Amino acid sequence: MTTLAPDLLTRLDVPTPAYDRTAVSTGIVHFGVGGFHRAHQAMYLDRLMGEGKALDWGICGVGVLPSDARMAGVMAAQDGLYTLVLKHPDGTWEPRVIGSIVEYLYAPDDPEAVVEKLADPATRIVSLTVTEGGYNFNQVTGEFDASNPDVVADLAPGATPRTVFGLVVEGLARRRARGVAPFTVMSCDNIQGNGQMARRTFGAFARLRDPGLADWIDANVSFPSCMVDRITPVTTDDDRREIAERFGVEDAWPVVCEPFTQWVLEDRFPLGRPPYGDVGVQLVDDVEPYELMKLRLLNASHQALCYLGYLAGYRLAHDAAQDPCSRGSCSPTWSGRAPRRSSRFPGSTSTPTGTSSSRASRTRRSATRSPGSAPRARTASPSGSSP
Ligand SMILES: NC(=O)C1=CN([C@@H]2O[C@H](COP(=O)(O)OP(=O)(O)OC[C@H]3O[C@@H](n4cnc5c(N)ncnc54)[C@H](O)[C@@H]3O)[C@@H](O)[C@H]2O)C=CC1
Ligand SMILES: O=P(O)(O)OC[C@H]1O[C@](O)(CO)[C@@H](O)[C@@H]1O
Repeated sequence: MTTLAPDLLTRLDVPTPAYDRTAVSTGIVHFGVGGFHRAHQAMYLDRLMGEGKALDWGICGVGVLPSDARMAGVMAAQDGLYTLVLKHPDGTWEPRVIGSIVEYLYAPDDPEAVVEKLADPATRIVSLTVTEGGYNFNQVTGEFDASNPDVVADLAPGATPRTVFGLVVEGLARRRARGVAPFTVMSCDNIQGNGQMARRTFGAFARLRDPGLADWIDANVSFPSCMVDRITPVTTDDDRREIAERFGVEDAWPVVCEPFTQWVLEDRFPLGRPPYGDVGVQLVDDVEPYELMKLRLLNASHQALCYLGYLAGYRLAHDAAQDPCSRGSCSPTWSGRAPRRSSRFPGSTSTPTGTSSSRASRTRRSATRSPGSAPRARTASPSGSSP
């Protein structure tokens, strides 16, 4: 059994970063290093780095919540390394050690280090997967919730920032004061129009703090939207155990996910971006048609699968998906709604990976992961569907 650590990588019998991680410098600060970021954005960067590209776009992860202390500990112990395992429908597990996260800062311990990292001219993108709740907006009005006690505390004069809003806006304020151009804020959360949402919520916080700063952010900060797709359930102890057994890797926090992955990203990065297109990211002018495609095809199908599967007595999506009857319920959804690949999807030069030609097969795969062992695992309950 080999513990995941830089000096032990050569002993592992799984693919590991072939690039020199000591030569990777930070260009991206990421808030919310959980399962999804590590299965998706960090994986795309790792692929680029494996091709000798984007070595100045390493990731500095930031944890903001007390619950991130555990991730901080794992990141420190494993030097940011972790195992990403793709679970294939035939039972094959495909592991790879990812190396693109080269730093991690735990904000409650050292908020000043986080703010200075944000103010550093080398930081050109600040990305987010802080969950839908992390945007702190009122579900009914859509407005930023200025009454949140943490937000109130961050807005007090001379406050030490503790929220993602306090930290990011202080980082932007220092850049403005120092004449450094602002970074791009790239939300990768599952929210329709996630860029606009980030613009609205960070803008609202900035306006409450300093209207002049808010005007500067409004005029100068780019907030591209994107559509992200890769089902990544919470890592369980069984996953950890099985990864150790199958691959001889002792990893305190590996990530498991489906083989399918897609990222459609609006190409608005004034300070540049990694050459994402080289590893299958679709760079577009307007993400909306892709969001609608996902909502109407993928999410609607999952919903249909859940409702019908539930009525048929299933309680787990992957079980329902094995039933030809409930699985067949997805086909009309797709054939009736799937647009032809056409000018409705401009800029689409790359294709998602891990796909097969058949969408039915996608659902089989996506629904066969994580049999309800963790809170985020899909169940056949008809309640709740996120975009
Ligand atoms: N897991 C999945 O299958 C997919 C997830 N996503 C998006 O990614 C988001 C994160 O998912 P996971 O990484 O799986 O969750 P996770 O629970 O593993 O990680 C979430 C991270 O966000 C941080 N966070 C939560 N609330 C915060 C707040 N108020 N301020 C600052 N940080 C906060 C947490 O501390 C944690 O680091 C989802 O909510 C969704 O928007 C998108 C597609 C697929
Ligand atoms: O937020 P949840 O319920 O974990 O779902 C994660 C996401 O997985 C997807 O189905 C595929 O990425 C999204 O549409 C969904 O929102």
